[in-house]
Amino acid sequence: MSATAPTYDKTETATSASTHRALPGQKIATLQAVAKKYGATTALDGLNLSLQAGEVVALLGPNGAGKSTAVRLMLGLASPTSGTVRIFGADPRDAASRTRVGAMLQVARVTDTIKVREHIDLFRSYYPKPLPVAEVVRIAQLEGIENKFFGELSGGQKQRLLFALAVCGDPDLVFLDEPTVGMDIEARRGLWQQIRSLKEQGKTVLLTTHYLEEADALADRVIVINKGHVVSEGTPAEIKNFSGGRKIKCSTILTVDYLKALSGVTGVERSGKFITVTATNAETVVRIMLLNDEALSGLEIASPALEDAFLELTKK
Ligand SMILES: Nc1ncnc2c1ncn2[C@@H]1O[C@H](COP(=O)(O)OP(=O)(O)OP(=O)(O)O)[C@@H](O)[C@H]1O
Repeated sequence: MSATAPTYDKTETATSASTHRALPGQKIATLQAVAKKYGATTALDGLNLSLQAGEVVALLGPNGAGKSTAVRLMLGLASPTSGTVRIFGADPRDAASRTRVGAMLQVARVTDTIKVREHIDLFRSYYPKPLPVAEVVRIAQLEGIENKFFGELSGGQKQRLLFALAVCGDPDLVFLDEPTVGMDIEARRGLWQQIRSLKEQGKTVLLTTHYLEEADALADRVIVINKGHVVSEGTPAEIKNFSGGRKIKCSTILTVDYLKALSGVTGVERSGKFITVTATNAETVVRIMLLNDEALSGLEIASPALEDAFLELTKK
């Protein structure tokens, strides 16, 4: 891709970077044909994606796929080498659009020697209509630790404070980069609830995560990127269809070669006495297996997992 000067088109009229709330479904963030190079490394290579008002989008991809770079561009923390980035119809560095955005980044620069409450006050001061402190503390489950220094917090507590800083300005668009890393299961479920609540309030959330269960539980739409461009996008159910079908696990005398030859079978793996058959027509395949092996036992059939689709989509 040839490198052209980055453009930040300010003429889009769908939404202006004013305080008007975007209508559900309206595009509020777009990356068009975006390339980003760091020296010889191409982090993004013709990336096209958009976020619509009111949706939770999970951006998935293997390590180094370009997820954080895409988020950094949308936050105006870096400029594209070529292509167009717009947030609320404006340059992401535009002051009016920045006050409508909140972010929780993986490598957040937060001072250790400032107290939780002081961090919240500081971040609230950046926004025109911040949430009341008590509400921020409640949402991020920080009750009882408001007077602790950031440096004294556990990993999970630090994550919760970073979430508080992302939402304290009551932003319309929230970027959450690996938000639940280091959280125990209870804290993770608590944060999921808060993400659902953001959506209920009509806000847009872009989530990057390596926990595919998290994407499955929260996202209206999943965008899978690999090597700097989109390889697939759709609802979690649509993405799962790329997995090759449901998994049939059992103990059987039928051979791998026999099973591979059956119509609709997309994969067969043997592990000890168990065999796992992936098939697009699981019922038909199970019927054939039972007819041909009366001693077949330990039968389990699992729905396609997002993880299987993810591995399939990003294996190249
Ligand atoms: N500041 C930088 N300088 C040089 N190379 C960079 C920089 N930031 C990212 N890269 C490179 O760009 C590519 C994409 O990185 P990025 O952090 O966007 O990926 P990611 O999908 O977020 O990965 P991860 O899941 O590991 O966080 C990688 O090859 C990375 O090494």
